[in-house]
Amino acid sequence: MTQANINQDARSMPDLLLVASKLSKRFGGLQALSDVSFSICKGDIYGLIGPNGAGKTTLFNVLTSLYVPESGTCNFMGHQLTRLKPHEIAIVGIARTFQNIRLFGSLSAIENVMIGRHIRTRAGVWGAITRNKSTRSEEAAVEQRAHELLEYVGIAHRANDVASSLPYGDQRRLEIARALATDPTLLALDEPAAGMNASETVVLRRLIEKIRNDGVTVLLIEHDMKLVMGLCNRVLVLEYGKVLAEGRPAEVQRNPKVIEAYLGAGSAEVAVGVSA
Ligand SMILES: Nc1ncnc2c1ncn2[C@@H]1O[C@H](COP(=O)(O)OP(=O)(O)OP(=O)(O)O)[C@@H](O)[C@H]1O
Repeated sequence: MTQANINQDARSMPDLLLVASKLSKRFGGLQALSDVSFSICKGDIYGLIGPNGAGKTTLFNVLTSLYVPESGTCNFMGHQLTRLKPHEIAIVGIARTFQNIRLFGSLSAIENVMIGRHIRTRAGVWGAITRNKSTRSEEAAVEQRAHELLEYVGIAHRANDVASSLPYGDQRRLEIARALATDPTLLALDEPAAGMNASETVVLRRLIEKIRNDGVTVLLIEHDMKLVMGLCNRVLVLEYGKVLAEGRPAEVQRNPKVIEAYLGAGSAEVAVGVSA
């Protein structure tokens, strides 16, 4: 029985949102992912952790079709993700943020969110050129929704500021607002707390919980172990591109293999992470 089968059996079938099975990705001679299998259920805040170079971002890139894996499948609500083009990922309901923030720096915060909303609008290029009545009303709705999303992530007062002028933490929240503008079913966040101070991280944690409580499933790469262990209900640990452990945070942080991977053999379990 494969690991994916085990995960499916252990967790309620109707709730499965994403099932990855034996995903492998190679860069030249480097095996970045080897037979990675896991599943995400609706309502999860699913953590993806592992030491530097473990393959976390590569896995994100495979899930969001930026990379084509050599082998393996990934089913998301009936869609085979490995067959989709990157722009189709948002259409099927997955949005992501990037480890290195990717905003349109010279555009305002609200314009950045409006761009994210564009995939859910009907107006084509012709509509944008002619700016007919229906296009104008659609644009007004897009702007309204973008305002709501800026408010939702707590930076509505920055709506007209140029994105590159925002403090780092606000830029991260703007990226989340832009991702949410696509109305995702699954939101994938690549190190959202990177560069944040302790109080910004607390605010971020509340935001991620709110997002999940409002019906969006979350996949999270994060190095902040306290955040991961306190926030996620399920954690996948990668090491050298392989699954080292998968399970509830309490199980994972007690797992001797995980402790060894992070800290070396014989280290105390407490150092792997504690619930916040
Ligand atoms: N485009 C690429 N070309 C060649 N090698 C790559 C590429 N992307 C990643 N790698 C290599 O694949 C391995 C996994 O990298 P990846 O960025 O997925 O790890 P990570 O777990 O996200 O690490 P970090 O926590 O440092 O971001 C590393 O050895 C990395 O150097």
